[in-house]
Amino acid sequence: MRISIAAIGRMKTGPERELVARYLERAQGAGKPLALTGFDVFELSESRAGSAAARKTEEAKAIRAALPDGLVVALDERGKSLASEAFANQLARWRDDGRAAIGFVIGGADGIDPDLVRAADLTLSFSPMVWPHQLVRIMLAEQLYRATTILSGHPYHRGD
Ligand SMILES: C[S@@+](CC[C@H](N)C(=O)[O-])C[C@H]1O[C@@H](n2cnc3c(N)ncnc32)[C@H](O)[C@@H]1O
Repeated sequence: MRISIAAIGRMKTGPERELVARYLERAQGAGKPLALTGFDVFELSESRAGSAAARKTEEAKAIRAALPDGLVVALDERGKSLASEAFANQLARWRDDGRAAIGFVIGGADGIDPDLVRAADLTLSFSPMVWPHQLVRIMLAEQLYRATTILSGHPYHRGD
């Protein structure tokens, strides 16, 4: 099962970008024997349309075009909160159901188009607080890596 992240907004070269790359590289290594592959990032430009609604519509179009056909997980503070083990188990269930791909969507400054959020297979929250998209990308990359270590029994995750 191929895992991708579609993110609106650029992440400058520097420590944040390096951290995402490092976690995703580790996830790739640990994910391979688990049939979890890909871990690509599609970085999409913020729309310059005149209204927030128009920007989100345009960004949603770019997100749909970038992601491979498959499940969509929208990152949104109003979404469902999952423990790391539950997140890892959800990924494993989708893989075992024969799903080919999952696309994780991180919005830009305006958030994600509501139609895309409604249509998503899961809306995932990292707390009710709003985080900058760069931090959300880092946290998601880390949780994807952590999920691969939970599923493979690697000591990185020391749960109860
Ligand atoms: C700066 S936030 C946008 C906030 C926007 N004003 C809104 O109402 O959604 C940028 C993106 O980061 C992600 N994000 C921010 N906080 C989050 C959280 N607590 N949980 C999950 N994703 C979050 C969402 O994908 C959001 O679209």
